[in-house]
Amino acid sequence: MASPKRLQGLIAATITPMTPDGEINLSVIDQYVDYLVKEQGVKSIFVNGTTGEGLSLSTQERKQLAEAWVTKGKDKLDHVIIHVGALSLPEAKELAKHAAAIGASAIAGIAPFFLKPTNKDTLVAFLREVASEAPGVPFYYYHIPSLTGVKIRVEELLDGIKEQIPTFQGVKFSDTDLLDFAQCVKNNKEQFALLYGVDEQLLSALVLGASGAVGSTYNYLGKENNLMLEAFAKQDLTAAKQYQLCTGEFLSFVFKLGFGVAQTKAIMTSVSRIPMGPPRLPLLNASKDFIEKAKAKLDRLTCC
Ligand SMILES: CC(=O)N[C@@H]([C@@H](O)[C@H](O)[C@H](O)CO)[C@@H](O)CC(=O)C(=O)O
Repeated sequence: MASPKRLQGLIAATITPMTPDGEINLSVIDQYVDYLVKEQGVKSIFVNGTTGEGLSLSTQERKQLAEAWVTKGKDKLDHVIIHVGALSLPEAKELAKHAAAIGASAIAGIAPFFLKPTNKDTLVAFLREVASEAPGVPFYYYHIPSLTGVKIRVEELLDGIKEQIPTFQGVKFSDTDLLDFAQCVKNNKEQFALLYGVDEQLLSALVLGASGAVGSTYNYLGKENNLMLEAFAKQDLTAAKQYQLCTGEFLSFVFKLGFGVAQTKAIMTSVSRIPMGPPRLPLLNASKDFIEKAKAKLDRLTCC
């Protein structure tokens, strides 16, 4: 495997645009890429993850989306990471093979979460099978225990993983356990990209040594978060903290109203004016009241 360019900075967890009747809508992806790059300054994406309702899509839809993002992102995006995790090993392997064939920059996988791995060894065995379908493509573990229920500590998982999975390049760490995250950094910073996935706590993760971040809010708060990253790089912690508190003020507001993937879709539609469409069942559309209040709050937000 050629030495891959280390992942860093902001990575937007993309939304899956859908038509009003719930089909995936590939026709707006070109516009979406331009929006991220030009309006948000975000040049890397994570496709078919949680925000992208990846586990609610068919394998065929996931492949079509992966292809559209890779094709439309060519020469515009730095990294297109395709999430290939699935409950069924053959399905995850098929998606990994497909991502490699279409030229994805990297792939990522969650732990299977219905019949779950109960220890590190079975989790690594599952991930190894998936990664081996894409032997030339960097592989990332997607740790999101709040949704998978798989709570195997990442610190433990990373110990010796490169011998088991030669393409292993890092972790997308979507959890608030900063002790586990800190140990991952302490033991692996030189070797792996450690990408933090709880947007409202990114500054804390940067202080601990995060390489970058993957999240839903970088779709529409990319500018503000990029400014936070710049301030942090210049060691201006006062400014960095202001940006974190400012984006946090918005998130705290929407959390109280009820926030999730459906609400992210609605916010992105109203901010970017790209129609993201409805979420897929079991998720329901954000309410009109939520959309109005979230939009008004965003309009009043003055982070920059
Ligand atoms: C549970 C969840 O959806 N977490 C988001 C965060 O970006 C999250 O939306 C944000 O921190 C607000 O809570 C990401 O970690 C998920 C993500 O990156 C993905 O869509 O794959």
